[in-house]
Amino acid sequence: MEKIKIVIAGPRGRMGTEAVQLVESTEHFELVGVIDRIHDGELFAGKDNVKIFTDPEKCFIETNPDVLIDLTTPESGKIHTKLAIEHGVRPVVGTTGFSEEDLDELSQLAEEKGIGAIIAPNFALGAVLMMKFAKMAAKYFQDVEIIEMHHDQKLDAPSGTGVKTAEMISEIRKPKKQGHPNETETLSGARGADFQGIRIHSVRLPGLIAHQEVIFGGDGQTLKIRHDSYNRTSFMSGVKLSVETVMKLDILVYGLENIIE
Ligand SMILES: NC(=O)c1ccc[n+]([C@@H]2O[C@H](COP(=O)([O-])OP(=O)(O)OC[C@H]3O[C@@H](n4cnc5c(N)ncnc54)[C@H](O)[C@@H]3O)[C@@H](O)[C@H]2O)c1
Ligand SMILES: O=C(O)C1=N[C@H](C(=O)O)CCC1
Repeated sequence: MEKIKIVIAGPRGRMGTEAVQLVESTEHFELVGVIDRIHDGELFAGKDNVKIFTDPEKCFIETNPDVLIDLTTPESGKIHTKLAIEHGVRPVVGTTGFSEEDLDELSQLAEEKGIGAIIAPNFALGAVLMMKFAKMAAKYFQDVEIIEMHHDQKLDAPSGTGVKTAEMISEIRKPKKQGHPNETETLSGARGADFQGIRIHSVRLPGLIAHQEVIFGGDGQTLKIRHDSYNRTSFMSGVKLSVETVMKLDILVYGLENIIE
């Protein structure tokens, strides 16, 4: 089997470090370069044949990869993804914080170029199931709030998973303003972010990794659907599946729920 040639952007980050290990331990994956903010031109972690590039375009031209795995920041992630598609490199993007407009623009670009791309706010299989189960429950419960909890180094709020969950629920749930019609916030932000009437509450604390609870309320009952990632290895089977799947795609897919059975 021919190896899938991979470039990783953000290889020294919390997720990037895990992704480097995944690529190196997978027989049919090959790390051909990394995109970092520093150490341009040096060898990455002393590895033969794996050069560090601070310029993503130069990296794509020199290393000719099949796939880019991006695990950086919202701002850099968007630039890298766009450049990858333009250079015929299939992006697998875990970076969160993309707006609806960003996703539309990238999706259109991928379609124009006929290039596969995957943007997944959460690579953990359990989190994908949590979102799917929440969408199922939304048929029976109209009232729902999302509490997403992450480590305190996270840049974006609400989390990509929180927003994706609200989007999936909204595909089923009829629009509704929840709570008392006359409710007011005596402290701004008390009721959380509002996604089509669904409230998303963001908790940021040291000690946490990535956790989410979706709470549905009905007559005399609540239903809680919860997922916890206790380490970042939990995301790697989803990264592996995405790299394998993106090779067979010619459009952009947003969310792992669209590629698992
Ligand atoms: N989809 C998922 O399952 C999942 C899981 C965890 C984290 N994330 C997302 O992944 C992203 C990274 O998370 P993290 O915890 O690893 O963050 P991190 O801060 O530990 O790592 C980010 C890395 O990106 C590097 N970076 C920033 N700008 C860059 C640029 N222009 N070029 C090259 N490198 C650049 C930084 O130097 C850093 O090493 C975040 O957006 C986070 O929300 C997604
Ligand atoms: O650590 C993070 O940052 C994570 N972000 C994702 C999100 O925004 O949904 C989920 C996994 C961890």
